Amino acid sequence: MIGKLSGDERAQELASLPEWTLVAEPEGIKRRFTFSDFSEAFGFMTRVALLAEQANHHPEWFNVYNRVDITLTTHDADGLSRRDIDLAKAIDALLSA
Ligand SMILES: C[C@H](O)[C@H](O)[C@H]1CNC2=NC(N)=NC(=O)C2=N1
Repeated sequence: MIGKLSGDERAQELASLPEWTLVAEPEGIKRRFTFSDFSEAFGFMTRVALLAEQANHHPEWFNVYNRVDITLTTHDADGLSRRDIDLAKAIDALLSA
């Protein structure tokens, strides 16, 4: 059973994810990605989907045209867990891949 990060852990981990914003209700982290067109955005979403499946940890996301908003929260923990941090880092790594 995965647990929520403590306040200290959360602050420490978020320091390494400067592009992500802490959100509440549900507690999680959010980032907006903007691409050149829909095709680029959807290709990114496809790669994120494969990461999510590998991690068995899935994003809450919204896409319109070239914009993808991703929120990561852990439903089983009702808040932010290490799985969210790890997936956010893996997603950010796609941008430089
Ligand atoms: C049964 C399965 O392991 C769970 O439903 C997984 C799947 N993906 C998940 N994704 C997210 N974001 N939170 C979860 O708690 C979660 N749980």
